[in-house]
Amino acid sequence: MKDELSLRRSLLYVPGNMPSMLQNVPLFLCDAVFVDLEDAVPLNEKDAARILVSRFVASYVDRNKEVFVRINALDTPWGHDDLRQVLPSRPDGIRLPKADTPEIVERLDTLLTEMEEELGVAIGTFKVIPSIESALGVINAIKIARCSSRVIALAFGAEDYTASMEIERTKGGEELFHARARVLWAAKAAGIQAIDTIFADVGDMDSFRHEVQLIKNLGFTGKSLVNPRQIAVVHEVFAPKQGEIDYALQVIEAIIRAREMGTGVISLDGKMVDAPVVKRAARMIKTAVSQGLLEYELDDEVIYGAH
Ligand SMILES: CC(C)(COP(=O)(O)OP(=O)(O)OC[C@H]1O[C@@H](n2cnc3c(N)ncnc32)[C@H](O)[C@@H]1OP(=O)(O)O)[C@@H](O)C(=O)NCCC(=O)NCCSC(=O)C[C@@](O)(CC(=O)O)C(=O)O
Ligand SMILES: [Mg+2]
Repeated sequence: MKDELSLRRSLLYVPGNMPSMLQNVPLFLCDAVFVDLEDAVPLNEKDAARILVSRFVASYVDRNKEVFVRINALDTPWGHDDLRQVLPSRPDGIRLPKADTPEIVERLDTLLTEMEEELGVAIGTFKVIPSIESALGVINAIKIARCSSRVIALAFGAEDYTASMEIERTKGGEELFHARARVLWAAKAAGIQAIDTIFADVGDMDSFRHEVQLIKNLGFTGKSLVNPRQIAVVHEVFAPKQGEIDYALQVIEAIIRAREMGTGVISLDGKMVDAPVVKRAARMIKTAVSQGLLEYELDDEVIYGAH
């Protein structure tokens, strides 16, 4: 898996035309920010926002989180200028909105390579997170996920997706089920991360928490956010619970015992433990370690020896 260890649970949008919001970015505890030049910025502020954002990114040198810039789509009057102006300030990458086809992402890849040559930085420095936000994007998701080694994650944008489908977005989210599944399959098949869409009602924390739990259970590795108050909820929901960590450790102990007995299957509290159970336990342990909740060195032999 590309870029496996980067934790990207909470990715906060910060409007690129709001200096008061940008100045607080270093204080937020999210894993990454999407500094936005697209839909949060009105048309008459696109040029000024581009300058503000490039100054902000260039000045944010002691970074404690990843910084992605969401540019305007490349087929708008602003997309190319956004790239030219912000890349010299060295963001970690670009979030590409309305990535409907692999060709659009390939075009961005070419432009990034040209800019990297111009700036004298290594080819591949700038990462890309394409946004799947339309029926066409959903259909092309797997090709988009695999079309460039810069693509480290697929993001889903439900606000534009529901607009493209000519439907309303509901709090239950039933209308998003197929699109979310397809984005997830594409990301998992490509070995990259999957980032769920924003939840716009920042006052309704109960429904937000419910949605975060849902998308975590489905397999998303993180969520785009619109408000700093949403960050802590994502981290709480995504943190492995003590009971889950303890059980994962018991599974590892059980499979070691099983191997000693010359078998790949064993019973733990009446439940079968076999290779896929061990893989899930290993994943839980790695997640706990990466979030500083556990110190443990996992032996790959234990995980893969089960085959
Ligand atoms: C939602 C709301 C208006 C609520 O305002 P409220 O005033 O009720 O917020 P409060 O909580 O009262 O703010 C308390 C304090 O936090 C500060 N503060 C708030 N938000 C902050 C923030 N984001 N960054 C830094 N600072 C922030 C604020 O300035 C105040 O600071 P201070 O005055 O000093 O106390 C506000 O949050 C906001 O503008 N959010 C960003 C909106 C945005 O970027 N939209 C575009 C991206 S989505 C999209 O495009 C959909 C998508 O494309 C893609 C996808 O899904 O991925 C699709 O198609 O689906
Ligand atoms: Mg959108």
